[in-house]
Amino acid sequence: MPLSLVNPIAQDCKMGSEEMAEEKFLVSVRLRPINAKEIEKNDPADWDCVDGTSVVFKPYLPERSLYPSSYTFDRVFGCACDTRQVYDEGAKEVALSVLHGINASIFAYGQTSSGKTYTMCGITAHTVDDIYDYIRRHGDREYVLKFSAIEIYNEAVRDLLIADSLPLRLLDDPERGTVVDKLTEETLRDQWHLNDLLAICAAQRQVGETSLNEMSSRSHQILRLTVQSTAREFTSKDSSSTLLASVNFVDLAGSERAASQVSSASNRIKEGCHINRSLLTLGTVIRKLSKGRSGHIPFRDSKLTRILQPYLGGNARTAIICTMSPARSHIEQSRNTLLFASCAKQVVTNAKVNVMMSDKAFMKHLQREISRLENELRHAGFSTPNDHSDVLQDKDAQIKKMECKIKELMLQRDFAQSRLNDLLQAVVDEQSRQWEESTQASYLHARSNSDDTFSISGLSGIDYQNPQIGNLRCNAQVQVNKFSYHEPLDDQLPPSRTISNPALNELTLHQTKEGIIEEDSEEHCKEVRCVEIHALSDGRANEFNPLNAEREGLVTPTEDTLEKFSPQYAGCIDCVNRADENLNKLGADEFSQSNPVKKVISTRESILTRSNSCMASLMNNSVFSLLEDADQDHETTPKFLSKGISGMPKGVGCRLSIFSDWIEESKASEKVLLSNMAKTADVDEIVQKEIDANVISTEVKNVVDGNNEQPLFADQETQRHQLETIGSEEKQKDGLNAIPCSPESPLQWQLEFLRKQEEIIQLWHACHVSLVHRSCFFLLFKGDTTDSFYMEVECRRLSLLKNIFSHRNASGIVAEDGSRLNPSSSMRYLRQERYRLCKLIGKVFSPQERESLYAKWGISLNSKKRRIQLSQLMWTETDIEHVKESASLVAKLVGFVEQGEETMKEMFGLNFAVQQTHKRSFSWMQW
Ligand SMILES: Nc1ncnc2c1ncn2[C@@H]1O[C@H](COP(=O)(O)OP(=O)(O)OP(=O)(O)O)[C@@H](O)[C@H]1O
Repeated sequence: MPLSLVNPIAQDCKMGSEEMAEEKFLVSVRLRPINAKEIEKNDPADWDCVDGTSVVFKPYLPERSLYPSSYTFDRVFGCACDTRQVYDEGAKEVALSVLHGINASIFAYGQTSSGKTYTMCGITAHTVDDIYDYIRRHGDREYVLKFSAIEIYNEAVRDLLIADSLPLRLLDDPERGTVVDKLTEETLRDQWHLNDLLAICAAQRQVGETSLNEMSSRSHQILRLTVQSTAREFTSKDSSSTLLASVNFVDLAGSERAASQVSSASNRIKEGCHINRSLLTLGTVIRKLSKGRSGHIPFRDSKLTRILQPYLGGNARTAIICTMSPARSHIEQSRNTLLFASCAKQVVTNAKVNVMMSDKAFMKHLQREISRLENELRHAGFSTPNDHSDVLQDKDAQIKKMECKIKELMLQRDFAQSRLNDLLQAVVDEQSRQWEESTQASYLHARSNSDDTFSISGLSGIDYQNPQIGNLRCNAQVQVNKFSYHEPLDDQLPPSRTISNPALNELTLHQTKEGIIEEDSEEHCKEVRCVEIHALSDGRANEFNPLNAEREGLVTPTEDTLEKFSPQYAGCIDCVNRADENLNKLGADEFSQSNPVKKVISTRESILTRSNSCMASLMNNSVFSLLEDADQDHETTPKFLSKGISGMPKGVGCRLSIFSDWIEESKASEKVLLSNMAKTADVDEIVQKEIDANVISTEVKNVVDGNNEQPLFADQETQRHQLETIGSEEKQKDGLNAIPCSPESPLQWQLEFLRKQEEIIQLWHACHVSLVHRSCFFLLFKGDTTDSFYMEVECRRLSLLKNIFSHRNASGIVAEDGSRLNPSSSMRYLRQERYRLCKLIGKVFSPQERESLYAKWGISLNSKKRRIQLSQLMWTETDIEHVKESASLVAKLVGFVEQGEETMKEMFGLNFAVQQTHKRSFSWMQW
């Protein structure tokens, strides 16, 4: 009669099977008696078995020892226990499960010479005896026993029933799992037959002499006895009583310590490696199984575990007998064995009674199963509404629970966020405070050193003291968007004045008897970066103190501001807010007519609105001569710039001076540019783009709109005059060109500076700007907070230039000398400049210096035209290191030797500052 399955291990997937309760491995430990060699070596027995379940380490262990002194298992067998007892108590029940259709495995695990083979031989024999005894006693069933045997030697599978077996392959069968291909399976005639086969296996097995065991098993041996039993009564009618199961007797090769301790023979070492590796995998599998079946279990990492996979914690009952020597010399291996046993103790099996069926019986079984499921389904159908409502209620409860949890988590998150914000704010406040302190200190220092009515602080804050209108402090740095001043007590003067300047943002004049502004304007609060009010004139006005102001009811700080800012800063903010309304009341003209500060404003306005001029000067070597010419015009040069300013840092002075030069010169070149642009075909588009991008001045728009009909090559003075006129008209309008450079803190500014610097370098590159200009600019503006404005100006005008250059129909810019600047001409200028620098290399540097320079710049000393090569290399890259090197080299060539920032500033101060003659001399421009 055909049976549905042959492999009992896989039968549960198709056959009816009766599940047993989960159970764990049956783990026992057997101590062998100490052997002759160990006695000879006076190797004491450190282990003992007590109370049948514990094995103890006899020597004293300190309390904090890493190792336990006692291990407990299902059973432990001392030296005096014979194998029968071990079998009876540690293997029999599991082994004989095979008679009831349950797969079983008996493992012997332990170090070499610990008695595995000794134990397994006895257990196998006792099991065979008992099985045949059982068969004999159960004549109501017909038993068919089959036997197969393999060994895994050096990771090769051999058939132990065949002499000189070739290695066998392992196959993955979808139904039966891993099977050994072409493995002999003997159907046993009787017990004697089996005993013969067992003897053959023992004879076939690989053994070798090691230092610990004369007959050491060098392979893992798996003997499999398959028992099929069928109830004799129902054999012809119902095969459901056919049970099929296997029992495996697994005698593992012994784990070994260092090869030297086992054997020095090379084949023993190789065997030992294979043995230890496969045992390691077995240990890993057992360890992972002991933690459950989730996750990857590396059964396939060794042939041993691959073959035994179905029996390791699957559909099989398993007993493991861990053998160990009690000798002290094996303590390490003994502990490892006990550790393995401890893990194995946790592995859960899920054995089933494997019932074989004929096809007919199997069909019947399936039909029964189907009807059972249908019944269940019907039953489920009736109970659906209730079940569903229960489930829904459960789900609702879960959802509510989760919602509560989410709310709680969100609250926690918000709290954490607010804490974080507070901390960040505290950091920012601290930075602002330090910055303001340093600014004020710098300012006061400058003021104390100044004999003049004007002084410029370290951050370019300009204080103006006017006997008529009082004290004015203009923070000339771009960070400051508002100008404010205090008037001394003078009832004849209007209480406060405000000038709204579209380009410069706003200039605020404050006048109260207390020297504090009373109006408030929240709108501009955010714009305020730094406003300081100082009573300088005669001491009648108090130094502004927001706390005083608050006390006197002049400043009403809100809770927010008080929380958010330090009192001093908050006071400033309030003060400025109050100022804003006053500012709007005061006309620019009124102010400009009577107040020299207008010059400052006008200057700044010019800077802000005409910064896109001077482009031509960027493009050729005459950049500084243009500036110099522009400087000759004193009419529009602010006095505070054109006169020597006592106490003013030279670097600052030079910057302002440069700045004023740019302004003046820009008026001319911008006009030319605008006129020129107006004649290009797509000029509307260009200008509109620039206006949209807020980078072109309002004057540009006016020119393009036809509001200015200046000739293309109008002389510089006329242009300047006209631009001034335009500029004054534009003052009342909202400035399109306010340059938003207001670094809120030094840290922010540093980041912004680096970004701007990078942008400018790229633009220089794109516009083929003069190398001298680039070097000068790069070395001068190194990230002071006062640099922000200059960086912005440079950036904007380069952007404009780049846009013009990139426009295919734009005819470029007309330089002062009438030459036209476009991409090709600028490149020509650049070539000429490189040629001049090339000549200077020969003049400025000694041969030795040149050689080291060539080496530094990667120019072969054997190559020709090295100077030309060097001049061609400068400023060809945009990375900052290259730029630094290039700027430094150009500076040296033109005589501007970098000796630290201060020195450089000083030099620039000397060169740029308009002292007596208003004549600058750029030593490095005279080449
Ligand atoms: N419980 C025991 N009582 C008496 N002798 C034992 C006992 N256990 C082992 N022996 C003896 O110790 C020696 C080594 O035993 P065995 O070969 O079974 O060790 P093993 O663990 O299989 O070693 P290997 O892993 O090297 O094959 C044998 O001579 C064996 O007779």
